[in-house]
Amino acid sequence: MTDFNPMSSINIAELEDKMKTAALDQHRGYAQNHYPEVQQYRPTETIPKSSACGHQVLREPVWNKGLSFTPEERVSKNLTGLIPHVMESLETQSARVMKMIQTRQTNIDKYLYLSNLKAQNIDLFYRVLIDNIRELMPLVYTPTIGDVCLQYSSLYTRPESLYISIKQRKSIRTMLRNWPYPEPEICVVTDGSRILGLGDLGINGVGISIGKLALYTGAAGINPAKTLPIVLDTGTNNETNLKDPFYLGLRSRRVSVEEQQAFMDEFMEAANDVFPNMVVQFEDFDTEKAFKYLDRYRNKYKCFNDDVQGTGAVILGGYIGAVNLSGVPVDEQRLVFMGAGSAGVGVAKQLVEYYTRRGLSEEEAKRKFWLVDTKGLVTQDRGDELAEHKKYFARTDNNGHQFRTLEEVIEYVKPSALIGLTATFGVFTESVVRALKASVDAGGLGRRPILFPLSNPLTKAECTFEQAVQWTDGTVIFASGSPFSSFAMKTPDGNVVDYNPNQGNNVYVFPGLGLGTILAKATKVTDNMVYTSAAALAESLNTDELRKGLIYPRIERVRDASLIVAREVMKAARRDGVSKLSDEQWHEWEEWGDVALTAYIKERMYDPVSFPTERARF
Ligand SMILES: NC(=O)C1=CN([C@@H]2O[C@H](COP(=O)(O)OP(=O)(O)OC[C@H]3O[C@@H](n4cnc5c(N)ncnc54)[C@H](O)[C@@H]3O)[C@@H](O)[C@H]2O)C=CC1
Ligand SMILES: CC(=O)C(=O)O
Ligand SMILES: [Mg+2]
Repeated sequence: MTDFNPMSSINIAELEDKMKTAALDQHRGYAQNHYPEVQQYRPTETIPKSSACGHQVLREPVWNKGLSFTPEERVSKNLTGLIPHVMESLETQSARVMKMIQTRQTNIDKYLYLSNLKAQNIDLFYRVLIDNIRELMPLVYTPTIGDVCLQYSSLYTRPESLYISIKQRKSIRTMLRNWPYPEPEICVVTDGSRILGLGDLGINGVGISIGKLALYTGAAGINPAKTLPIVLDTGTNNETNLKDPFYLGLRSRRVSVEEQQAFMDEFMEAANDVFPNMVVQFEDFDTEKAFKYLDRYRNKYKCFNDDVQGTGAVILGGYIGAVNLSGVPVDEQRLVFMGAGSAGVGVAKQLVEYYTRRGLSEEEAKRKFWLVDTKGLVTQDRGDELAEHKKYFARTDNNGHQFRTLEEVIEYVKPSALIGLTATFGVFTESVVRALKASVDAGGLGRRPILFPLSNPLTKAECTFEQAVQWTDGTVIFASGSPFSSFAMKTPDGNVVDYNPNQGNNVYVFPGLGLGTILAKATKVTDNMVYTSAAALAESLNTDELRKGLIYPRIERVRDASLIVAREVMKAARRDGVSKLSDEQWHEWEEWGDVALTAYIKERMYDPVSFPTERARF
C-alpha cells in the first residue's frame, strides 16, 4: 500500500480561480478524462447525483467519499477545511478500518463499528467488506447478526430500514414513497417471526434484512443505493421483547394469521405499485407463512423465499459436489433430514427435483428422503395432524412402526447423508454421527458420510466441525450454515492433517439469484431459475478448490460464484420467457456465447475502486 498526497502541492485559492472560470461541462469532461474509474464505479444513472455541497455531501453515505475526494471535488463541493487535508486511497482508509476493528473487543462492537461506517461512507464500507469477506461476513451476517437481532432495540441509534407496522397499514404507500433513494432493485422483507434459529424476534428481526442486503452488494455487486430492507411489524410472541422497555416494535402479541395475511397482501400490492421493478425477497417468515406467502405471490410478483428456495438451491449445489467425493453413487444415496420446517422441506424438495431431472420418477425420488421432526420420523400413520408442508414427504413404508429417535431412524434407514435444519444445538450427538459413519462404512471401503449441520447461528448448529471430524475419523464431508474454522487433527500414524469446513449457506445463491433476476428484467422468479442457480453454483468451483476437496467455492470467491449464478439465472429467465430484455439483446449475447453476457454482468457489479495514484495527481 503506497500512499500519496496530491493535496500537499495544491494551492486551493488558485484551483478555485481555475475552476470558477471553467464551465461545468468542461469540468465534467476533465474529470472523465482524468478519473475514468470514478465514472465507472459511480454510474450516474444508478447513484443519485449530488448537487449538494459541504456537510450535506459528507453526511450522505452514498455521496461521501471520505478522504478520497479529489482536489477539484473538494473545491466544487465546498469541502475544503471540512475534512483533513490529506487525500487517501480507499485501500489506506480500508486498512485504517481493519486496524480499528481489531481493537474492538466483542463481535457486537465490531459490528457496530462497521454499521457506523456504512451509515457514513458506503464505498468505504463495501471496499472493506469485499476485501475482507472471510473476516467480516461473520460480523455483518450469521453468526453475529443473530446477536444483533436479539439486542436490536437496545443497540438502536438510527434508522436503517423501512419499519412498517400493521397499525399504519393505511399508509404503506406513503411509507414506501418516503424511502429517500431511487426505486430499489431489491428488497428483503421479514416479519421477524423466525429469525435464523432464534425464533420470533418481532421487529428486532430487521437486522437480518439489513445483513442479507449487505451481502447482495458485497457478494454480488447490487448497487447499495438500490437495496431496501423492510420489517413488517405484526406484533411478537416473544415474552422477552414484550417485557423489554426499549423494545421498538408493537408491544402486543401477533395478530391472527388471517390479519397477517391481509396485511401482507396490502404490502405486496403497495410495493408493486410504488416500486414496480423491485424484486421482493421473503426472509425468515415462520414456516407456515413462508410456504403460504410463496405460493400466494410467486406468480403475481417478482419474488422468492430465500429460506425455502435459496437454501434448497445452495444445498443442492453442495450436495452435487459432496456426492462426487463420497464414493456412494448418486442413485444409492439415502438422505435423512433432521428438521422438517421451511428450510428442511425446501432443501428436500430441491433435491427431489435434482433426482427427477436425472430420470427418476417423482415417487422414486421422494423415496430417497426420510424427514424427522420433534416427534420422530414423519410418517403418514404417525397419529398426529401433519402440517401441510410435511405431508409430501410422509413415509408409508414403516409398516405401522414409529421411529421416535434419530438413532432409531438411522438404524432403520442406513443413510449416507444426514442434513440438520432443526435450529437445535447438539442434536447430532456422537452416537448419531458414529451411527451415520457405520452405515456408510458398511457399504464398502473408502466411502465417506455427508454431514450437514446447517442451522444458524453457531449456537444452533447440530454439531461442530471438530466433532464431525473426530467422530468420523476425518472422513466426513461437512458443511454448516454458519462458519467454523479450519481444524488440524493428528492421525493414528502421527501425521497432522488439516481439515477445511464448507459453509453451506444460502449466501452462495441469493445474491446471484437476485442479481440475475434484476439484470434479466425478469417478471417472476421461476423454478427453473432457482434450479439453475444450484447447478451453476456446483460448476463454479475452480481446480484448486476441487483439489482441496471443497464443495463450495472459498468465500473469497463468492463474487465469482455470484456472477456465474447470475448469468445462468438470466439465461434460465430467457428460456422461460420471463425476461423483458429485447430479443435483439439476447440474440447478440447468444451469438457471443457466455463471454459477452459475463462482461455485461461484470460491468454492472458495484465494486468501489480507489483513484489510481498517478491519475489523482495533477
Ligand atoms: N444454512 C442455511 O443457509 C440456512 C439455514 N437455516 C436454518 O434452518 C433452521 C430451521 O429453519 P426453519 O426450517 O425455518 O425452522 P422451523 O422451526 O420451521 O423448523 C425446524 C424443524 O426442526 C424440527 N426440530 C426442532 N428440534 C428438533 C429436534 N430436537 N429433533 C428433531 N427435530 C427437531 C422441528 O420439528 C421442525 O420441523 C434455522 O436454524 C435456520 O437458521 C435456514 C435457512 C437457510
Ligand atoms: C441463512 C438463513 O437464511 C437462515 O438461517 O435463516
Ligand atoms: Mg433465513
